[in-house]
Amino acid sequence: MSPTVRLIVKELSKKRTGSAKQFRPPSQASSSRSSVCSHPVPSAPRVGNNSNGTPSSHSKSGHGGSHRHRRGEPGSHSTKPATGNDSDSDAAAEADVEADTTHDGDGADSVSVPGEDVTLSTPSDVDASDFMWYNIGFTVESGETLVIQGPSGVGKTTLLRAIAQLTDYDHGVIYLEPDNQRHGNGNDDENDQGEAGSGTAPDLSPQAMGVPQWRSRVMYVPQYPAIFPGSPLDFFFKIKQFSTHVAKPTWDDPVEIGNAWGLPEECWCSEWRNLSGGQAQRAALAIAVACKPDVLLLDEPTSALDPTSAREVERTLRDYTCLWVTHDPNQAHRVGDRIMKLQLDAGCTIEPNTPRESNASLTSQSDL
Ligand SMILES: Nc1ncnc2c1ncn2[C@@H]1O[C@H](COP(=O)(O)OP(=O)(O)OP(=O)(O)O)[C@@H](O)[C@H]1O
Repeated sequence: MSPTVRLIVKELSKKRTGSAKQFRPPSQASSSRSSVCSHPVPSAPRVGNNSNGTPSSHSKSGHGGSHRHRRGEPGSHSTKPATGNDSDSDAAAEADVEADTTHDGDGADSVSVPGEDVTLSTPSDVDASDFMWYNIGFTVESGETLVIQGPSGVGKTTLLRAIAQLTDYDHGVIYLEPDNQRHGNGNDDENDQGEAGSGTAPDLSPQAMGVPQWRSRVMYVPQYPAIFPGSPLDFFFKIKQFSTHVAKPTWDDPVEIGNAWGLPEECWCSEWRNLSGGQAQRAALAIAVACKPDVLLLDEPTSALDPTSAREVERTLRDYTCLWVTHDPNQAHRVGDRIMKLQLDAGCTIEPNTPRESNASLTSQSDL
């Protein structure tokens, strides 16, 4: 893990679609704002929509304009319980290239808060109920764990998937430092990672598909590992063959990592579908950790584990740079350096956590 790596998210917005749109809470929009970080909620009146359904561009920060954007992803990802024909099938070894989308960038006036890395957005003429999250900005520093919390359906998983380049977003920029390549929507051509078909042979590299190079240094672990053919060990070997990963000099041993978490060794050669939820979850996490990622995107990584196993996993993961979704407030305070709370009105707050617990207390049985 690079000591200087930072995951940077700027002005990220995602519109709700169809029936997923939720109610607009009444007036408490700004009353619960953290003094450390505030993310004012965009409010009515609604902005007029373009013919393609995206809000009209009115940004003063220069992110307007149409941007053709493609993305694909080699890696592990899933957000829902897997099924045999789940199009969201995660941890797939093949690239998952999503449909092309056209976006009109949109954004409110925004400034960086001195001493903070959170974007402070001036409310603009946008209807918050149109958005899952709006103009979110934050930086995850090396070795830090930023916990993401919020009510069910607020968009936590979707945010992780957006950062993992697995789902569409309407505006924003995401990148990893150090890295000279950025990636985002509603931005300019500097984000383009390559042009398929520019030579005589089509360029099918992830970068040509719109996947930023940094993505190979970020591992996304879904809450429910998808069911794939073969065993976890098969999957690990397949990941190692990915073109984006072959340059990695070393790998850790996922079996050894799993051992530390009480995962029986025979699980590694069992079919995924024959593993229990907790076994599959630990196998997926162990594979992600074995890839020596710069950043881990974790969606309720211990939700299927017993408390003892969960603490062992927490103890390992605390050494990594993580974005960590959890509903468990106790876990949030155990593992998080800061806690980001997404709100149903498309806003968010980020609060510092009290110092994380020591490794010793993470394994304490007292509050299991
Ligand atoms: N594939 C999809 N198609 C359409 N809407 C979706 C899809 N997946 C999620 N949604 C909707 O997007 C919204 C956010 O879902 P998401 O899974 O990100 O929420 P969450 O905060 O992670 O919820 P939970 O805590 O219950 O896991 C929800 O309203 C959900 O219904």
